[in-house]
Amino acid sequence: MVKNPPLHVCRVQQPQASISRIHSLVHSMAILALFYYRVSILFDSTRDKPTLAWALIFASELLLSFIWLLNQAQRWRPVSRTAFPERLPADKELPAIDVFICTADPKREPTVEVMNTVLSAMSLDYPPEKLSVYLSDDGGSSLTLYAMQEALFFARSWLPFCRMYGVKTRCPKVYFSESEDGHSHSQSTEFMADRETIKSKYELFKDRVERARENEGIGYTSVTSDQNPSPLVEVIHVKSNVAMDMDQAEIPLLVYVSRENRPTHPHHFKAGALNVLLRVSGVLSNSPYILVLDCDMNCNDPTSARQAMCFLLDPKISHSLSFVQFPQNFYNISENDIYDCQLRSFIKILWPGYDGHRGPFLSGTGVYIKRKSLYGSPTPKDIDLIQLKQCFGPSNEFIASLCQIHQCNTIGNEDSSNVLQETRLLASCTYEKHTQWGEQARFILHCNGWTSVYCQPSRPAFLGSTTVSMNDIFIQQTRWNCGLLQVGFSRFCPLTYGTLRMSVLQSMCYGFLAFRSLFSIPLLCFATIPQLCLFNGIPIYPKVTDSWFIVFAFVFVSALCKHLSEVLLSGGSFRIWRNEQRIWMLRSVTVYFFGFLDVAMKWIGKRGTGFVPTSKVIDKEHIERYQMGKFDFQAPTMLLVPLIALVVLNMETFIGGVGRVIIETSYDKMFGQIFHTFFILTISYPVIEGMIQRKDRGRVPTSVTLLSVIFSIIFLSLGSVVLI
Ligand SMILES: O=c1ccn([C@@H]2O[C@H](COP(=O)(O)OP(=O)(O)O[C@H]3O[C@H](CO)[C@@H](O)[C@H](O)[C@H]3O)[C@@H](O)[C@H]2O)c(=O)[nH]1
Ligand SMILES: [Mn+2]
Repeated sequence: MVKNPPLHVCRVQQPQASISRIHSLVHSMAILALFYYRVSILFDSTRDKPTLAWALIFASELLLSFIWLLNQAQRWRPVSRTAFPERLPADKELPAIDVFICTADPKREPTVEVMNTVLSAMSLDYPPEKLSVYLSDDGGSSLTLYAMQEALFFARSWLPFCRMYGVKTRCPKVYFSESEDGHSHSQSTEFMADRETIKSKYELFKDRVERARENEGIGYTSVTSDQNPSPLVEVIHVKSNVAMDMDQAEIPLLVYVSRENRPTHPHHFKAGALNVLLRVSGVLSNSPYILVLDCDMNCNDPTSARQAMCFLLDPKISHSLSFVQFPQNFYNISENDIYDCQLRSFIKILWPGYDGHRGPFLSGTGVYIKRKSLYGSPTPKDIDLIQLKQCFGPSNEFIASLCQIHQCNTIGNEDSSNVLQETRLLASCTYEKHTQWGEQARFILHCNGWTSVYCQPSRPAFLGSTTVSMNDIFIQQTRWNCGLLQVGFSRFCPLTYGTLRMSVLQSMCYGFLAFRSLFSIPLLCFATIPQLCLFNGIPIYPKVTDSWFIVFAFVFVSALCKHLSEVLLSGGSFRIWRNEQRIWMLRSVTVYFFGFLDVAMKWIGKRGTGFVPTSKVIDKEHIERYQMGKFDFQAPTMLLVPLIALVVLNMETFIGGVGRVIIETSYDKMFGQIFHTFFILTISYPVIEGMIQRKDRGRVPTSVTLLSVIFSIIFLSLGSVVLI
């Protein structure tokens, strides 16, 4: 018997793994030496030192080292994978896929863009009768519903066109904005004529939706009334089993879902929307695999489904494989990506790193999930109907769908009214009451024995737009960090709940993610305490002539060099390294800190965590500044003041400190702190420039600068009194 060639290969990334291991070892020895120095001085009563400042700096070093340690796990065994879709079985043997797309707000998420995502998913290179596309609309907007009908109309031309010419870019907006598709047909006159026809159809589709938006009547009215906010599930297109009408058979099932949303019921934002889609699709198509997409993430490579199947169908790993995660790539990243919007470390380091320990975490978009894994462990125990209902709620239809998970239902016309009736129950806001829906954290799949893989093909499988304005980045990343830290402090803490159920290295990976916001505490200390001490002439680092100074210098240089080597090895440049250093520092004292505050506020019951979707509306001014690599300080005063005040504090203490060193000639004692403050000021140069030099609208507002100066002076005076 001829052995089938493998559907995919996996290899450990060398030399990254070796460099990381050696570095971890050497760096940890230097850290231990540093601790020894701190402890010996702290408990040496003959040494004159500001005990509070020393203790705070030492605590910060301990916390920073702890997060560093967690961080090493994801660098231990990075892997990369390649899939061979051409080796998959014939189309008729492929399993069905449900695509879930979420949208929430037609004002922040332009409907035409959302439809582009829908169209790109409908035209995936996969048997259309095995594809079902669901759109969840938390905005409940009649515009979205109308646009879906228009999108279906356009899809009837778009899909055959893509298939006929093997179009690679199946998101119409992107396709028509590119000059060529790199296809041999691109020269033929027939192709050019067809392309023009389709282009005008796309323009027509866009115009219709735009006009509907401008027309108040159909614009933002709700699909449900205030008196009757019941859910709406509308099957826009039914795929027919019998290919009587060719046109019908070639378009996937298309469903619009607007779940019930009452202010009195928690609706769990996107997670709640996905749960509703899971149930509704369960009784409609019940495909064994699910692709989850954000409305701003279009399918850039139509073969992604087939690539995912190379893993999901591989008998060697499929038993426990829960999902295949693709990276989140964005098309609107500028060359000098000042805010690190491309999330380089996530895409190039974290995900491959997690993949080396039984799999990456779920990002929430661009992921193919095995439906069964969302319903229990890979080796489920027998449970009876009553238990099933306690877990999954009262719907008999849905429970039945669980039982036949490997078999696909199709909705026929005769029973569609009953099934649709059931979908409304499943999309109601009370359905989850007294059930286990929405109770678990996202790494629970791995705790239950499931694994995942990370697939990063050279052509990005999904491409999205990301936010490139400082204000939106503040909102978005505060939300991320708050959510992650909440898991860290919940009963699902990866370091406790996780270590009992996963490997130590895997729990460390998740621990890093959950506790990353805690970077804010040591970094806030490092941004203030050495500076206060410098200003008051108190040393907290060894003298530059002392041999212990080498330990501190080594830890600093070794951390920077490791980061630089990672950036360069992953194809980055020196500039990316500098940007990432800067943004890490700025993030630590802003979004990580706000995320931490959000969790603290939630604890004391002051506010619930919300999910404000980022704005996907193109704002020319913000984009221009981002493209030019100029920081954009058009953000709320509340968010800017802490950052600006810290930079001002560093400027004040640097000037004061250097003045003192010159007068007292205490150069060797204070060198460490002078360098420390100087480094911060160099890294924060764009902030200083925004305060002092810039005149454009993106500069730091004068009111913010003034307020920051006042705060920094108060802090400097109080701090000097308390610490010294
Ligand atoms: O109540 C809500 C709020 C949001 N969304 C949808 O959630 C998606 C993500 O929202 P977006 O504003 O684009 O957030 P991002 O910060 O860009 O999303 C990232 O961060 C989210 C977690 O904060 C993840 O869920 C996403 O997958 C990930 O791309 C969008 O499709 C929204 O329409 C809902 O469906 N309901
Ligand atoms: Mn997004």
